[in-house]
Amino acid sequence: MRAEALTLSHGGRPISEALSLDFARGTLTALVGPNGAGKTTLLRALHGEHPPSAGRISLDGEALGPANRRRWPARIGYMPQDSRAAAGLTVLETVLLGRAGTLALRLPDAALREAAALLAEFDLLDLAGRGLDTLSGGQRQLVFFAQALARRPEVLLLDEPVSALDLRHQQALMRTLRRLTRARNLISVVVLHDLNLAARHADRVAVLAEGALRALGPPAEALSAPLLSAIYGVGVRVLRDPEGGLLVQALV
Ligand SMILES: Nc1ncnc2c1ncn2[C@@H]1O[C@H](COP(=O)(O)OP(=O)(O)OP(=O)(O)O)[C@@H](O)[C@H]1O
Repeated sequence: MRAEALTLSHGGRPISEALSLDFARGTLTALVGPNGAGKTTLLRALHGEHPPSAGRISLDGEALGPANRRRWPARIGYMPQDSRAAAGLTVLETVLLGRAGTLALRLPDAALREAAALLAEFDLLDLAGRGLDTLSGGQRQLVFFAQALARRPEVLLLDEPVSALDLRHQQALMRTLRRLTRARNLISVVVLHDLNLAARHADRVAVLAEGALRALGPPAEALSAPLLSAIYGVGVRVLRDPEGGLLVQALV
């Protein structure tokens, strides 16, 4: 997936200009940067719901445009920041689901088995019969991650998918994401505020600030203390942990 010379705007005001970056298959890219940097806007543009005011987005050489905007999201598993709005269903599907109890929905056994395996992986099997609105924020976030995977997408665009998760589930989600990115050769882009999670799990980190790409590369290259201090406006120290990974600390 490729973004070339994108201008992204809100209400006619550009928030990103000349933004170019590539996302390769089998690669997990963490998109990091301060609040308001433009991460969500970029993800929504890649998903096809926020048309750029200039530039080009393409997947396997096919450019996103008016002709394919409606079918574009079919190849993508998208998880927005606000999981209350993340049902990923069309209006028609939502209405039809009102009859789910009486419709005798025909699902292939394999699809049910796959959904059950995803639920089991995230400790959700016991909750399968519960209403979504009765779940905790973190449980709901895991359900929507499972939903994004159940679509069997080629591209995963995840906007802060771990923001409501405890330590164990954060690691579980990121490990699963990394494993499936490799096993299914996915293009995975995940917005994270936790730079240590990005350092630990991502193949590459893209650092966005004020709409501009400030660094792109392996965590040890992209997450440099001077850059992070400059864009976040706090002192930052980057250390090597005993296993050779990175440890990013804000200085108080
Ligand atoms: N619907 C909108 N109308 C006008 N401005 C918007 C809109 N959505 C976002 N913006 C502005 O665009 C800029 C980028 O916002 P965006 O949500 O992409 O940032 P972000 O990096 O995802 O931030 P956060 O980490 O806080 O989620 C911000 O200045 C924001 O105020």
